[in-house]
Amino acid sequence: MNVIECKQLVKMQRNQKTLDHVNFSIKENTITGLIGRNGAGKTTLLKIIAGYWRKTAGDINVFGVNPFNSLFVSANTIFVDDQMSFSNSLSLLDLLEEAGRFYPNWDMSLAKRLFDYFGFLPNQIHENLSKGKKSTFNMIIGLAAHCPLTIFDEPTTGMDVSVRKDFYRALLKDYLEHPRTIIISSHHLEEVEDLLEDILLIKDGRVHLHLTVDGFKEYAVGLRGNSALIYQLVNEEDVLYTNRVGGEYVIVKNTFSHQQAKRLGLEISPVTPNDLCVYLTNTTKGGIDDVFKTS
Ligand SMILES: Nc1ncnc2c1ncn2[C@@H]1O[C@H](COP(=O)(O)OP(=O)(O)OP(=O)(O)O)[C@@H](O)[C@H]1O
Repeated sequence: MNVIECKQLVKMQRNQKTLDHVNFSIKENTITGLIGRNGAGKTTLLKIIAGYWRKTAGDINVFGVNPFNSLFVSANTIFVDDQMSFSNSLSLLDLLEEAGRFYPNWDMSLAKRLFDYFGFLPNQIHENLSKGKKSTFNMIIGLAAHCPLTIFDEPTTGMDVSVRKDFYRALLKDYLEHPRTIIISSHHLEEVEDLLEDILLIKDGRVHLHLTVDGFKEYAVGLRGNSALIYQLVNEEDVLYTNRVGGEYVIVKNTFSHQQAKRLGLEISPVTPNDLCVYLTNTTKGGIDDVFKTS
Protein backbone atom coordinates (compact mmCIF):
# COMPACT_ATOMS: atom_id res chain seq x y z
CA MET A 1 0.00 0.00 0.00
CA ASN A 2 1.20 3.51 -0.80
CA VAL A 3 1.16 5.94 2.12
CA ILE A 4 2.03 8.90 -0.11
CA GLU A 5 1.06 9.48 -3.72
CA CYS A 6 2.08 12.60 -5.59
CA LYS A 7 0.97 13.31 -9.14
CA GLN A 8 2.00 16.40 -11.05
CA LEU A 9 2.36 18.26 -7.73
CA VAL A 10 3.13 21.96 -8.15
CA LYS A 11 3.89 24.56 -5.49
CA MET A 12 4.24 28.23 -6.33
CA GLN A 13 5.82 30.55 -3.77
CA ARG A 14 6.14 34.25 -4.55
CA ASN A 15 5.80 33.55 -8.28
CA GLN A 16 8.53 30.91 -8.13
CA LYS A 17 7.74 27.27 -8.95
CA THR A 18 9.37 25.58 -5.97
CA LEU A 19 7.86 22.18 -6.81
CA ASP A 20 7.50 21.51 -10.50
CA HIS A 21 5.20 18.62 -11.51
CA VAL A 22 6.48 16.20 -8.92
CA ASN A 23 5.48 12.53 -9.30
CA PHE A 24 6.33 9.74 -6.88
CA SER A 25 4.82 7.35 -4.39
CA ILE A 26 6.10 5.99 -1.09
CA LYS A 27 5.16 2.53 0.15
CA GLU A 28 4.06 1.79 3.69
CA ASN A 29 6.81 0.76 6.14
CA THR A 30 9.83 1.95 4.23
CA ILE A 31 12.62 4.41 5.04
CA THR A 32 13.14 6.93 2.25
CA GLY A 33 15.96 9.45 2.08
CA LEU A 34 14.97 12.76 0.54
CA ILE A 35 18.18 14.13 -0.94
CA GLY A 36 18.84 17.38 -2.74
CA ARG A 37 20.97 20.51 -2.70
CA ASN A 38 20.09 23.62 -0.69
CA GLY A 39 16.90 25.10 -2.08
CA ALA A 40 15.96 21.98 -4.08
CA GLY A 41 12.50 21.89 -2.48
CA LYS A 42 12.86 19.23 0.24
CA THR A 43 11.28 21.21 3.09
CA THR A 44 8.52 22.48 0.81
CA LEU A 45 7.65 18.94 -0.22
CA LEU A 46 7.76 17.63 3.36
CA LYS A 47 5.54 20.47 4.64
CA ILE A 48 2.96 19.72 1.96
CA ILE A 49 3.07 16.00 2.83
CA ALA A 50 2.61 16.81 6.53
CA GLY A 51 -0.41 19.00 5.69
CA TYR A 52 1.19 22.26 6.86
CA TRP A 53 1.26 23.87 3.42
CA ARG A 54 -1.32 23.84 0.65
CA LYS A 55 -0.39 22.58 -2.83
CA THR A 56 -0.85 24.93 -5.78
CA ALA A 57 -1.79 22.28 -8.36
CA GLY A 58 -1.67 18.54 -9.00
CA ASP A 59 -2.58 15.77 -6.58
CA ILE A 60 -1.18 14.71 -3.26
CA ASN A 61 -2.65 11.94 -1.15
CA VAL A 62 -1.35 10.89 2.25
CA PHE A 63 -3.14 7.88 3.78
CA GLY A 64 -5.55 8.30 0.84
CA VAL A 65 -6.59 11.89 1.60
CA ASN A 66 -5.46 15.43 0.79
CA PRO A 67 -3.17 16.18 3.76
CA PHE A 68 -3.81 19.93 3.95
CA ASN A 69 -5.54 20.61 7.28
CA SER A 70 -6.50 16.93 7.53
CA LEU A 71 -7.05 15.84 11.13
CA PHE A 72 -6.46 12.23 10.11
CA VAL A 73 -3.07 13.02 8.57
CA SER A 74 -1.99 15.20 11.50
CA ALA A 75 -3.01 12.50 14.00
CA ASN A 76 -0.86 9.95 12.17
CA THR A 77 2.13 12.11 11.29
CA ILE A 78 5.01 13.68 13.16
CA PHE A 79 7.22 16.30 11.55
CA VAL A 80 10.58 16.78 13.21
CA ASP A 81 12.82 19.70 12.29
CA ASP A 82 14.91 22.33 14.04
CA GLN A 83 11.96 24.75 14.15
CA MET A 84 9.96 22.63 16.62
CA SER A 85 8.88 24.88 19.45
CA PHE A 86 7.70 23.89 22.89
CA SER A 87 6.17 25.72 25.82
CA ASN A 88 8.75 27.39 28.07
CA SER A 89 6.52 26.83 31.07
CA LEU A 90 7.08 23.07 30.80
CA SER A 91 10.24 21.19 31.72
CA LEU A 92 11.68 18.59 29.36
CA LEU A 93 10.17 15.83 31.48
CA ASP A 94 6.76 17.57 31.35
CA LEU A 95 7.14 17.72 27.55
CA LEU A 96 7.69 13.96 27.38
CA GLU A 97 4.56 13.44 29.49
CA GLU A 98 2.57 15.83 27.29
CA ALA A 99 3.77 13.97 24.19
CA GLY A 100 2.51 10.76 25.81
CA ARG A 101 -0.96 12.30 26.04
CA PHE A 102 -0.84 13.53 22.44
CA TYR A 103 0.60 10.56 20.48
CA PRO A 104 -1.42 7.35 20.75
CA ASN A 105 1.58 5.04 20.14
CA TRP A 106 3.94 6.98 22.45
CA ASP A 107 6.71 4.79 23.92
CA MET A 108 7.58 6.45 27.26
CA SER A 109 10.08 3.76 28.15
CA LEU A 110 12.08 4.41 24.96
CA ALA A 111 11.78 8.19 25.44
CA LYS A 112 13.14 8.01 28.99
CA ARG A 113 15.97 5.66 28.08
CA LEU A 114 17.07 7.98 25.25
CA PHE A 115 16.58 11.01 27.53
CA ASP A 116 18.94 9.53 30.13
CA TYR A 117 21.43 8.21 27.56
CA PHE A 118 21.83 11.67 25.98
CA GLY A 119 22.26 13.27 29.42
CA PHE A 120 19.14 15.46 29.62
CA LEU A 121 18.01 16.74 33.02
CA PRO A 122 14.29 16.56 33.85
CA ASN A 123 13.99 20.24 34.85
CA GLN A 124 15.74 21.71 31.80
CA ILE A 125 13.77 24.03 29.51
CA HIS A 126 13.80 23.39 25.75
CA GLU A 127 14.57 27.00 24.82
CA ASN A 128 17.73 26.96 26.93
CA LEU A 129 19.21 23.89 25.24
CA SER A 130 22.12 24.21 22.81
CA LYS A 131 21.37 23.79 19.09
CA GLY A 132 22.58 20.18 19.00
CA LYS A 133 20.77 19.30 22.23
CA LYS A 134 17.51 20.76 20.87
CA SER A 135 17.85 18.55 17.79
CA THR A 136 18.59 15.55 20.01
CA PHE A 137 15.51 16.18 22.15
CA ASN A 138 13.32 16.70 19.05
CA MET A 139 14.65 13.42 17.67
CA ILE A 140 13.62 11.65 20.91
CA ILE A 141 10.07 12.99 20.45
CA GLY A 142 10.12 11.91 16.79
CA LEU A 143 11.26 8.38 17.59
CA ALA A 144 9.17 7.71 20.68
CA ALA A 145 5.96 8.99 19.04
CA HIS A 146 5.94 5.86 16.81
CA CYS A 147 3.76 7.73 14.31
CA PRO A 148 2.73 5.75 11.20
CA LEU A 149 4.28 8.56 9.12
CA THR A 150 7.44 9.98 10.66
CA ILE A 151 9.15 12.85 8.87
CA PHE A 152 12.61 14.08 9.83
CA ASP A 153 13.65 17.26 8.02
CA GLU A 154 17.40 17.68 8.47
CA PRO A 155 17.13 16.18 11.96
CA THR A 156 20.83 16.28 12.81
CA THR A 157 21.35 20.07 12.62
CA GLY A 158 23.96 20.97 15.21
CA MET A 159 24.49 17.38 16.44
CA ASP A 160 28.10 16.29 16.76
CA VAL A 161 29.30 13.25 14.83
CA SER A 162 28.84 10.71 17.60
CA VAL A 163 25.31 11.89 18.43
CA ARG A 164 24.45 11.70 14.72
CA LYS A 165 25.72 8.12 14.62
CA ASP A 166 23.75 7.23 17.76
CA PHE A 167 20.62 8.79 16.30
CA TYR A 168 20.82 6.80 13.06
CA ARG A 169 21.45 3.60 14.98
CA ALA A 170 18.53 4.29 17.34
CA LEU A 171 16.33 5.07 14.35
CA LEU A 172 17.20 1.80 12.64
CA LYS A 173 16.78 -0.33 15.77
CA ASP A 174 13.46 1.26 16.61
CA TYR A 175 12.24 0.98 13.01
CA LEU A 176 13.04 -2.75 12.95
CA GLU A 177 10.98 -3.23 16.13
CA HIS A 178 8.21 -0.87 15.04
CA PRO A 179 8.10 -0.63 11.25
CA ARG A 180 6.50 2.56 9.96
CA THR A 181 6.88 4.95 7.05
CA ILE A 182 9.85 7.23 7.61
CA ILE A 183 11.16 10.02 5.41
CA ILE A 184 14.43 11.63 6.33
CA SER A 185 15.86 14.60 4.48
CA SER A 186 19.59 14.98 4.68
CA HIS A 187 22.63 16.49 3.03
CA HIS A 188 24.71 13.62 4.37
CA LEU A 189 23.69 10.69 2.17
CA GLU A 190 26.83 8.76 3.09
CA GLU A 191 25.71 8.84 6.75
CA VAL A 192 22.13 7.70 6.18
CA GLU A 193 22.65 5.41 3.20
CA ASP A 194 22.93 2.26 5.30
CA LEU A 195 19.54 2.71 6.88
CA LEU A 196 17.64 3.75 3.77
CA GLU A 197 15.64 1.50 1.49
CA ASP A 198 14.82 4.15 -1.13
CA ILE A 199 16.37 7.42 -2.23
CA LEU A 200 14.26 10.25 -3.65
CA LEU A 201 16.62 12.73 -5.28
CA ILE A 202 15.20 16.14 -6.10
CA LYS A 203 16.77 18.94 -8.07
CA ASP A 204 15.27 22.37 -8.75
CA GLY A 205 11.86 21.26 -7.51
CA ARG A 206 11.71 18.17 -9.71
CA VAL A 207 12.17 14.47 -8.98
CA HIS A 208 15.46 13.55 -10.56
CA LEU A 209 15.65 9.90 -9.50
CA HIS A 210 13.64 7.67 -7.19
CA LEU A 211 15.24 4.27 -6.74
CA THR A 212 16.13 1.72 -4.11
CA VAL A 213 19.61 2.15 -2.61
CA ASP A 214 20.71 -0.90 -4.61
CA GLY A 215 19.20 0.69 -7.71
CA PHE A 216 21.32 3.78 -7.02
CA LYS A 217 24.43 1.65 -6.66
CA GLU A 218 23.78 0.05 -10.04
CA TYR A 219 22.51 3.14 -11.86
CA ALA A 220 25.89 4.42 -13.03
CA VAL A 221 29.56 3.47 -13.22
CA GLY A 222 32.81 5.29 -13.87
CA LEU A 223 34.64 4.64 -17.13
CA ARG A 224 38.25 5.63 -17.65
CA GLY A 225 40.32 5.37 -20.81
CA ASN A 226 40.61 6.58 -24.37
CA SER A 227 37.95 9.21 -25.09
CA ALA A 228 37.17 7.99 -28.64
CA LEU A 229 36.73 4.42 -27.39
CA ILE A 230 34.46 5.55 -24.55
CA TYR A 231 32.17 7.41 -26.96
CA GLN A 232 32.24 4.46 -29.34
CA LEU A 233 30.73 2.39 -26.52
CA VAL A 234 28.27 4.70 -24.79
CA ASN A 235 25.61 7.18 -25.91
CA GLU A 236 26.54 10.76 -25.20
CA GLU A 237 23.15 11.42 -23.56
CA ASP A 238 23.91 8.67 -21.01
CA VAL A 239 27.02 10.51 -19.78
CA LEU A 240 26.28 12.15 -16.43
CA TYR A 241 29.66 13.70 -15.68
CA THR A 242 32.97 14.19 -17.47
CA ASN A 243 36.44 14.86 -16.07
CA ARG A 244 39.42 15.22 -18.36
CA VAL A 245 42.07 15.61 -15.66
CA GLY A 246 44.60 12.75 -16.01
CA GLY A 247 42.79 11.13 -18.97
CA GLU A 248 39.14 10.83 -19.87
CA TYR A 249 36.92 9.81 -16.95
CA VAL A 250 33.15 9.73 -17.33
CA ILE A 251 30.28 8.69 -15.14
CA VAL A 252 27.78 7.01 -17.33
CA LYS A 253 24.44 5.21 -17.00
CA ASN A 254 25.09 1.53 -16.53
CA THR A 255 23.40 0.44 -19.75
CA PHE A 256 26.38 -0.61 -21.86
CA SER A 257 28.17 -3.96 -22.28
CA HIS A 258 30.87 -4.35 -19.61
CA GLN A 259 32.43 -7.15 -21.65
CA GLN A 260 32.87 -4.86 -24.61
CA ALA A 261 34.30 -2.13 -22.35
CA LYS A 262 36.90 -4.59 -21.10
CA ARG A 263 37.71 -5.66 -24.65
CA LEU A 264 38.32 -2.00 -25.48
CA GLY A 265 40.69 -1.70 -22.51
CA LEU A 266 38.42 0.69 -20.58
CA GLU A 267 38.54 0.64 -16.80
CA ILE A 268 35.17 0.32 -15.04
CA SER A 269 34.70 1.48 -11.44
CA PRO A 270 31.69 1.66 -9.14
CA VAL A 271 30.12 5.01 -8.20
CA THR A 272 28.74 5.36 -4.67
CA PRO A 273 25.17 6.67 -4.26
CA ASN A 274 26.61 9.72 -2.49
CA ASP A 275 28.96 10.55 -5.37
CA LEU A 276 26.18 9.90 -7.87
CA CYS A 277 23.90 12.38 -6.06
CA VAL A 278 26.70 14.97 -6.07
CA TYR A 279 27.31 14.51 -9.80
CA LEU A 280 23.61 14.51 -10.67
CA THR A 281 22.88 17.65 -8.71
CA ASN A 282 25.97 19.59 -9.78
CA THR A 283 25.23 22.99 -11.21
CA THR A 284 26.76 23.81 -14.57
CA LYS A 285 28.01 27.18 -13.43
CA GLY A 286 31.62 26.16 -12.86
CA GLY A 287 33.34 25.98 -9.48
CA ILE A 288 34.05 28.18 -6.46
CA ASP A 289 37.43 29.11 -8.01
CA ASP A 290 35.57 31.10 -10.68
CA VAL A 291 34.36 33.49 -7.95
CA PHE A 292 37.96 34.50 -7.27
CA LYS A 293 38.85 35.16 -10.92
CA THR A 294 39.09 38.91 -11.30
CA SER A 295 39.42 39.12 -15.06
N1 LIG B 1 7.94 30.70 2.56
C1 LIG B 1 8.54 30.82 1.38
N2 LIG B 1 8.25 31.82 0.55
C2 LIG B 1 8.84 31.92 -0.67
N3 LIG B 1 9.74 31.05 -1.14
C3 LIG B 1 10.07 30.03 -0.35
C4 LIG B 1 9.50 29.84 0.95
N4 LIG B 1 10.02 28.73 1.50
C5 LIG B 1 10.89 28.23 0.59
N5 LIG B 1 10.92 29.01 -0.51
C6 LIG B 1 11.74 28.79 -1.71
O1 LIG B 1 11.47 27.48 -2.17
C7 LIG B 1 12.65 26.87 -2.69
C8 LIG B 1 12.84 25.53 -2.01
O2 LIG B 1 13.11 25.78 -0.63
P1 LIG B 1 13.17 24.57 0.41
O3 LIG B 1 13.31 25.19 1.77
O4 LIG B 1 12.02 23.67 0.18
O5 LIG B 1 14.52 23.85 -0.03
P2 LIG B 1 15.37 22.71 0.71
O6 LIG B 1 15.67 21.69 -0.32
O7 LIG B 1 14.66 22.28 1.95
O8 LIG B 1 16.69 23.52 1.07
P3 LIG B 1 17.74 23.36 2.30
O9 LIG B 1 18.51 22.09 2.04
O10 LIG B 1 18.59 24.57 2.17
O11 LIG B 1 16.95 23.33 3.58
C9 LIG B 1 13.78 27.85 -2.44
O12 LIG B 1 14.03 28.55 -3.64
C10 LIG B 1 13.22 28.80 -1.39
O13 LIG B 1 13.76 30.08 -1.53
